[in-house]
Amino acid sequence: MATNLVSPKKVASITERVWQSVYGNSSSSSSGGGGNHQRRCSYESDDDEYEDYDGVGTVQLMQMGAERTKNVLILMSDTGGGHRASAEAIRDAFSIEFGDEYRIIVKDVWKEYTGWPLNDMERSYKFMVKHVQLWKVAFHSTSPRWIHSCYLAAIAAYYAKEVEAGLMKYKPDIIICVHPLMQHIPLWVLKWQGLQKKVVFVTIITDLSSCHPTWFHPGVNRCYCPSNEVAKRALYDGLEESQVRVFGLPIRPSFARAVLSKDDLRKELEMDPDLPAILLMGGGEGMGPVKETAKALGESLYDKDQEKPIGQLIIICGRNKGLTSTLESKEWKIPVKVRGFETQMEKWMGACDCIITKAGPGTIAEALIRGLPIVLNDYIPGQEKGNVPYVVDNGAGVFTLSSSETARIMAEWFSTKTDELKRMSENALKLAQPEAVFDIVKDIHELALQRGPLANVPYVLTSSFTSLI
Ligand SMILES: CCCCC/C=C\C/C=C\CCCCCCCC(=O)OC[C@H](CO)OC(=O)CCCCCCC/C=C\C/C=C\CCCCC
Ligand SMILES: O=c1ccn([C@@H]2O[C@H](COP(=O)(O)OP(=O)(O)O[C@H]3O[C@H](CO)[C@H](O)[C@H](O)[C@H]3O)[C@@H](O)[C@H]2O)c(=O)[nH]1
Repeated sequence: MATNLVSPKKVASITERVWQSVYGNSSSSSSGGGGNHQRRCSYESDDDEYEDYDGVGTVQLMQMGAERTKNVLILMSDTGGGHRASAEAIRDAFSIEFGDEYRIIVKDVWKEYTGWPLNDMERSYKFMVKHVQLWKVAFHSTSPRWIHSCYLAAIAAYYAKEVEAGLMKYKPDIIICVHPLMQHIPLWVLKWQGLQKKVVFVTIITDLSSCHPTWFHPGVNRCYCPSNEVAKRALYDGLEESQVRVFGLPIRPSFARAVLSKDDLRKELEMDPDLPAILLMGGGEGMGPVKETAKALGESLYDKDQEKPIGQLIIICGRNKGLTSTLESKEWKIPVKVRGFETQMEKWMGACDCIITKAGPGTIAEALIRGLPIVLNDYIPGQEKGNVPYVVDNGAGVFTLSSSETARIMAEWFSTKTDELKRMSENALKLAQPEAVFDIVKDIHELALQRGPLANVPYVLTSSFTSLI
C-alpha cells in the first residue's frame, strides 16, 4: 500500500482549510468584500484605521494572474522627525509615479504590537538626546556588530511573534525600512516564514554620513545610501555592490515640485514682504540652542541707530511645546513668528533667505533643495557629526556653537556680506538632490517586477502554508 500518498479525504480537508482561510466559514463572505479593498484610496497613514485587512487575501486570490495593487509597508519611528519625513516622501513619490498600482502603509509596527523598549523608542530617544552624553555612550557602545546583534536577538526572542503579527496584518509585497532598528527582527520573521522570495525588503538610510552600523544589514534586497561616503561604509560592513544604490536622501516631492514664488509664499504666510527672513529650527523635536539663538537674533537684527529691524525671524519649534510657549510669551523688537510642528516645511523654507538649524540630515537636504545657506548651530553626537563637514566643506554653510556668533554672521549676511550669502545659496543648489526620492521608488518598482512567480502567490498559500499542511 502506498502510504505516502495523500488520501482524497486529506486533500479535501486541505482544500477546505484553504477555502476557509480565504473566504471564512460562511459562504456569504466571498461576495463584495474584496472589491471594496480594490476601490480603497491607495495609501493609509499611521492614524488611519486599517480595518478588515484580511480581505486582502480574497482580493489576492481573485486577482491571481491579473495585475493587483501591491501592498507597500514602510517601517518608521518618530525618533525625531527625519524618519517620518522620509517615509512620507517615499509614499508621495509612489503615488505620483505609479498611482493606484501600490497601496502604501506608513507604520510604527513596534509601537502598536510590541512592548518595552521597542514601543517607546520616541521617548527613549528624546530623553537620551536631551542628556546628550547618554546618547553618545549609547550610540558608540552599541556600534560593534556583536553588541547590537546580542541586544536585538534578545529583543527578537521576546517580540518576534508580535512583530510577525504586525507585519502579516498588512500582507506586504514590499517592506521599506527607514529606521536602523527596524530591519533585524522583520528580516528574521521573513526568513522563518519562508517569505524572503515573496517579499521585497529594502532599507533607505536617512543619515547623511556618520550613521550607526545597525543600518547596514546584509539580508536586504537593496540598501539605498544617501551619499558615497555611506555607500563605502555599507560595502565595508559586508553588503554586496549589487545591493547598494546611491541616489541621495529622499525628500518630500513637495520640495522638488514647489511652484509658488517667494513673494506669494510670504503673502500666504503673512510675513513681511521685504525684510530678509531667517528660518530657525531644531529638527522634529525642536532641539539645540533655539531659545538662545532667537534671543541673540532679536538683538542683532535690530538697527538701534535707525530704530528699525534689518531682518525677520521664523522659529519652528517642532513638537517642543515648552519651547513654543516660552518664545511666544517673549516681546520682540523685530518681526517674529513662532510656530509648533509644521506640516508644510517647503513653504516656510521657500519664503526664507537662510536657515539656522542643528545638523539634522532631513532639514539639511531640504534646505539644499530650496537653495538656503545654512548655519549649523549644533549636532547630535554620532549620526549627525559627519553632517557638519558635509555642509561646510561643500561651501553651503558655516558651523558655530555660539549663539552670539550666529547672530553676528546673520547681521553680516544681510548687510556687508550679501555676496557670501549668494555664493552659499548657489553651492547649496549644486549639492541638492531633489530627484532622489523618484529614483528610489523607480528602482524599488523594478526590483518588484524582477520577483519570481512566488511574489504573485497569495499570502494565504505562503505564510500560512506550514499551518495548512
Ligand atoms: C542597538 C540595540 C537596540 C536595542 C535597544 C536596547 C538597549 C540599548 C540601549 C540604548 C540603545 C541605543 C541605540 C543606538 C542605536 C541607534 C541607531 C540610530 O542611529 O538610530 C537613530 C535613531 C534616531 O534617528 O535613534 C533611535 O531610534 C534610538 C532609539 C533608542 C531606543 C532605545 C531604547 C532602550 C531604552 C532603554 C534600554 C535600557 C536597558 C537596556 C536593556 C536591554 C536588554 C536587552
Ligand atoms: O515642525 C516641523 C519640524 C521638522 N519637520 C521635519 O522633520 C524633519 C527633521 O529631520 P532631521 O533629519 O533634520 O532631524 P531630526 O532630529 O528630527 O531626525 C532624526 O532622524 C534623522 C534621520 O532621519 C537623524 O537620525 C537625526 O539625527 C534624528 O534626530 C525634517 O524633514 C523637517 O522638515 C517638520 O516636518 N515639521
